[in-house]
Amino acid sequence: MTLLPVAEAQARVLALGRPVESMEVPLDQALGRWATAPVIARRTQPSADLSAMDGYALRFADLPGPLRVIGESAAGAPFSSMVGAGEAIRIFTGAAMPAGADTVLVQEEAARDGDALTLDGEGPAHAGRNVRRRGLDFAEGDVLVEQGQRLTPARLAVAATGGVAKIKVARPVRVALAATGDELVEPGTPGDALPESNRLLLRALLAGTGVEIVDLGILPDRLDRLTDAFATVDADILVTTGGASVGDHDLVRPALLAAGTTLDFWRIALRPGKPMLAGRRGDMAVVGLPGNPVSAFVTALLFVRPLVAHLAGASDPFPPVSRALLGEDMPANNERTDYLRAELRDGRAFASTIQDSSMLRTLARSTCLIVRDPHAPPAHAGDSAEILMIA
Ligand SMILES: Nc1nc2c(c(=O)[nH]1)N[C@H]1C(S)=C(S)[C@@H](COP(=O)(O)OP(=O)(O)OC[C@H]3O[C@@H](n4cnc5c(N)ncnc54)[C@H](O)[C@@H]3O)O[C@H]1N2
Ligand code: MOO
Repeated sequence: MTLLPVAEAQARVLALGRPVESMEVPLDQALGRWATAPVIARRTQPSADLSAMDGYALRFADLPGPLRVIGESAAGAPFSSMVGAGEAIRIFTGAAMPAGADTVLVQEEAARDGDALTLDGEGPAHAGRNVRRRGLDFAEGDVLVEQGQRLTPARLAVAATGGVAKIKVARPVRVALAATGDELVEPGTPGDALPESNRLLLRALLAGTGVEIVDLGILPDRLDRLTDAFATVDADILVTTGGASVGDHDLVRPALLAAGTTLDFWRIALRPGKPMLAGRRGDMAVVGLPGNPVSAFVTALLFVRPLVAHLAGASDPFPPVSRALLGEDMPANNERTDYLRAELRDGRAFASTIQDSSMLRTLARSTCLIVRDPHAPPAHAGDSAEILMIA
């Protein structure tokens, strides 16, 4: 059996979706979504030369004084006339520099007696010290956020400062979630039956990306019920978990086919997550995740969240890869890319001893996944390794 390499599977999953239309939203509704058009500054920031400190605005050439204080400029209340030779004005952080002055003397280095001002310290090193020039941050017309970038708190703040009130993002991507398995019950159900956790996991992984979740609940291991649910769902993406393997009760694949899904691939060279499948029904992308919770987590991270980001206009939809040193030696890898649950401590990644894909407590303790390429040779403590941060 040939298994699809992870990168190829990722590209094929992205190609299954149909990008969704854009809409304009107020900035406070855009967090975590992606800009579907560049955000352009409508004003220059700062819009005038401003003082960066509390002190006195003056002409550098006039130092060390004495100077005469002739007025004041506060943020929002500028000094309206000119500072001439031998003159200074009291100024505060964020206040407009008056015409004629070129430098700010900080108040800690000034001695003042009534209107008389003298230098009391080293003073500014050069003309222009402690002045923020007009346009220091950005100029009208500058691109503040590029198309396809994620809208982080800082990007929303810079857009607001640029005089932008609404931003173009994708409309919410509709993601239908279905868990499958006769053994599963809703969390909180008394008794020993297995609480269903994959929908919660997926919902949480997608939170903050602007998705709209269509909850199909827990579906039983019955071909007719699964087929019916998959045939009638209306979403941009259908995500199922469980029933993806080869057992007699693994009915997701036949049900998806019976519901009119065209299968693109089944089984990836990936651990955990091998039995993942992907396809399309009409315009809806379909991703069938394995039921084991850790496998569902890893495949959601590598395939589902990137697909949502891609449909929502992300230019870089995949989780960012970083590097750490290995905490311990690692054996050679086989043909599947391995994502090992690990803890990052002082820049070193320590893999958990048991890497069973059912073990949620191990996943919950982990802060990163160590990525091991197919057929990677043995690695040693202290070697640099690729990691994905997960907490
Ligand atoms: N003979 C073979 N058996 C298996 C293979 C194989 O290649 N040959 N692959 C194994 C691998 S790898 C995986 S991963 C699993 C995935 O199987 P399924 O997708 O069919 O998952 P299920 O059998 O439905 O469930 C597996 C496990 O996870 C529990 N589960 C399922 N859904 C949930 C949920 N929503 N919340 C919590 N727990 C869930 C389920 O009870 C099972 O214990 O197959 C291997 N088998
Ligand atoms: O792909 Mo499975 O997740 O190795 O147990």
